Amino acid sequence: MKFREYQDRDMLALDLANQIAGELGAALRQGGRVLFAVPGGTSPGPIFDVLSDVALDWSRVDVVLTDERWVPEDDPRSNTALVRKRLLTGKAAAASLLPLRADSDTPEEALDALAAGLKDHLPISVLLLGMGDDMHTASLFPGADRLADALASDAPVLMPMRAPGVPEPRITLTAPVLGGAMATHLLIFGPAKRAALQQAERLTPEEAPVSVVLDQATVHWCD
Ligand SMILES: O=C1O[C@H](COP(=O)(O)O)[C@@H](O)[C@H](O)[C@H]1O
Repeated sequence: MKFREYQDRDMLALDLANQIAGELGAALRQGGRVLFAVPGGTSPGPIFDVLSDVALDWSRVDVVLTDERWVPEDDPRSNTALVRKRLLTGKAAAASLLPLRADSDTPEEALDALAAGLKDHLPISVLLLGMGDDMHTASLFPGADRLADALASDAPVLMPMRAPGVPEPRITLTAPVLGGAMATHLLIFGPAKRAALQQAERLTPEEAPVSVVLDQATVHWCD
């Protein structure tokens, strides 16, 4: 794991967005389409703001969330809504969003169709992940009902997930899909997440799911 500490959140957003843009640009120069996987939650908005204004051939970029909360898109917790508002705007409006949400009561009902729409676009060229204080990443939560299946090397591309204390069902990319990314960045803010990350390095993936990507990741942190 590489660890980068920044003076402030503005510096982090500028620098991380530049690194990601460089990696997307390099992947685009190889021809064809490029898959960019992004987190939801509270952390990535400022990085999206910078990236959305970068000149890239966004028309060849497919964007997918690392995970989604099974809520309608007009719900304030919708990760899809965040990506539409903060990333797929400006120059990046030309990118295509591969959906992780459909209009069904449960993720199980839409799983096969959503996975079919994603499979042909793999592997992920650039992966940006977030992490919770509980060491979850994407929707791989400690104690989640399907965590062991999602961590397995033969896990399907997408899995539904439910976890104690998490208010809604989730759908998530699984460990082999995250592990297959060509470039991986983990974005965390504040002392609690830094301490959690240090703890995760000593724990198993069942205890600390984020640990499955730490070997391959560059961690970006500031207070
Ligand atoms: O629920 C989620 O949480 C994580 C971390 O979010 P943050 O608000 O602590 O930055 C996020 O990476 C994930 O995509 C999201 O669904």
